[in-house]
Amino acid sequence: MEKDTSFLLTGIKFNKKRFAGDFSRFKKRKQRNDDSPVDDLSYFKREDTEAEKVVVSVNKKRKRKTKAERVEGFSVFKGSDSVPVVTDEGSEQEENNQKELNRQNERDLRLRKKYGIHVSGNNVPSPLQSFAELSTRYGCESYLLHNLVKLGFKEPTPIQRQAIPVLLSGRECFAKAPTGSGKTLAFVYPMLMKLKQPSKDGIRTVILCHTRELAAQTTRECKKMAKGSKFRIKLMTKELLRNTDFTKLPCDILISTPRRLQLCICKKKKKIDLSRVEYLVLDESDKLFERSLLEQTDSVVKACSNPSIIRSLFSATLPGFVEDVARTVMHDAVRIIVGDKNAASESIKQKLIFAGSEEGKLLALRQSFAESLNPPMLIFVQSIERAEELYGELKFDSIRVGVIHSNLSQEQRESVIDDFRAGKTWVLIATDVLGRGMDFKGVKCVINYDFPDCAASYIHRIGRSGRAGRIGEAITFYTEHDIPYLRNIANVMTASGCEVPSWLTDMPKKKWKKHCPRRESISTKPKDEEE
Ligand SMILES: Nc1ncnc2c1ncn2[C@@H]1O[C@H](COP(=O)(O)OP(=O)(O)OP(=O)(O)O)[C@@H](O)[C@H]1O
Repeated sequence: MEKDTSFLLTGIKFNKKRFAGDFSRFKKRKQRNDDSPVDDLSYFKREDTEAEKVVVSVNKKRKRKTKAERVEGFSVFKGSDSVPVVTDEGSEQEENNQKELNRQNERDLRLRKKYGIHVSGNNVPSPLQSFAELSTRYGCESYLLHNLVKLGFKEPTPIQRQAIPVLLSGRECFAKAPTGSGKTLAFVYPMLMKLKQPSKDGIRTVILCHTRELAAQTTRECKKMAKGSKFRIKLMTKELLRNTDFTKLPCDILISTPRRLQLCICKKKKKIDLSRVEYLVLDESDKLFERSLLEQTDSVVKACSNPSIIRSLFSATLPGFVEDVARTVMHDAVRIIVGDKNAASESIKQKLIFAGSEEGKLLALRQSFAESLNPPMLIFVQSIERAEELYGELKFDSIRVGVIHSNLSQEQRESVIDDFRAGKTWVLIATDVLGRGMDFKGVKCVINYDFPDCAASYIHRIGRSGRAGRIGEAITFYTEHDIPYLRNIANVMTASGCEVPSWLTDMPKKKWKKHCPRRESISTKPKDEEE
């Protein structure tokens, strides 16, 4: 982790230059907000202006409030210098307004406390008490509410309670909430509400996901939530990239990996125009800002050059460098943290098992299958080679097993996922390609056959179980190689409310480098036969 952080600290410098365009856009936006009249025709300008009016009137009401009353005291956010003006009218009406505002603030605080929501920023909108408020407070269309009912969602999850009002009020945000806690709906739903009607005005929304599998899943979820509308929701597939004249593509919501979208931006012939994008979501944002995806993500962010764009960052892990990027780039953003910052989902029972050696791991795995195989189950390994090796070992056992990694073709990857979702395979061996974002509803158990390479990877991998409040189980094998890093996992376990033996928490702290040791191959063949 530390290594990543230091890299991305230099990345912050990098971003300042790279996002120079954004800075200038913000400047432009600020100027426009100051200078332009209220009657700007664009939808978002009108929204902004309404929001500003509300803020001004609220600020007037907040007579004796000072900067110190900003929620949780973050002073890093730009464009929020709305220190309330002290007026001396002192009318009864003003006092009543003030009382009502105080009551509202108390209600907000209570609700946030109840659901473990922590916010930073100025004038953070009240969290939702229920989905019904989407209609009473925001005039949500009935078909959207109906879709929630059809999906069986009765109550908003904590991240939905806070992120939806923030995005509906036209604010940018960066948010961290546990795995499986409904972040997808938290960003898709307000988008659908704000887009209101389908339009032929080019691409209006972009959602970036780090893998094709997650992009495909998000597209499906989006379509479910938008059922009954005529929104055009497109997944950037190879075919779309190859065969589409983007100047003629009506598209309300485009979902893509950064790589595919960057390819499209770079090919001038494709003429993709992202300058009208009104919403940009970076899902699994810390992954998108990692070295391997940073350049591609960056070019998408730049291409989305609409000065009124609303950007949001979501993940179950929010390292400092991502917060730094967010603060540098975003305008008057709200920071939302649900639960403990370094915790995994609390509904997962976490276990560490000392397997001694590589051979010991295979024995332990087979033994656990023999005792109680609780499918569907995911098994994570650290490399493609090891995924194939483990598959080679297990495919002749009497369990239905599949394997997925980035060396498979897209068709093969899709078919493996489909088989797992359909229950045709019970156990899926995967590299970290499947470690984040994927929502396999029934996964009861995740096994970290190979110790994860960082704490974030641990949190995301085990978060494939225990989703949407269900109980899950996570078993992590470790060998001598992994012992120096155990303490980091123990910290996550403690933060998630798991009992951890004291010898683990007493271990010395070890700076976490990307931990990917050379391991003996996975095989039950005697060593001399392998040669
Ligand atoms: N309000 C709700 N009530 C019940 N279930 C919900 C609600 N919102 C979303 N869900 C369900 O919760 C599951 C997890 O949602 P989602 O995939 O959005 O989680 P996430 O927070 O993005 O997880 P991750 O960090 O792993 O990507 C999904 O199956 C989704 O349908």
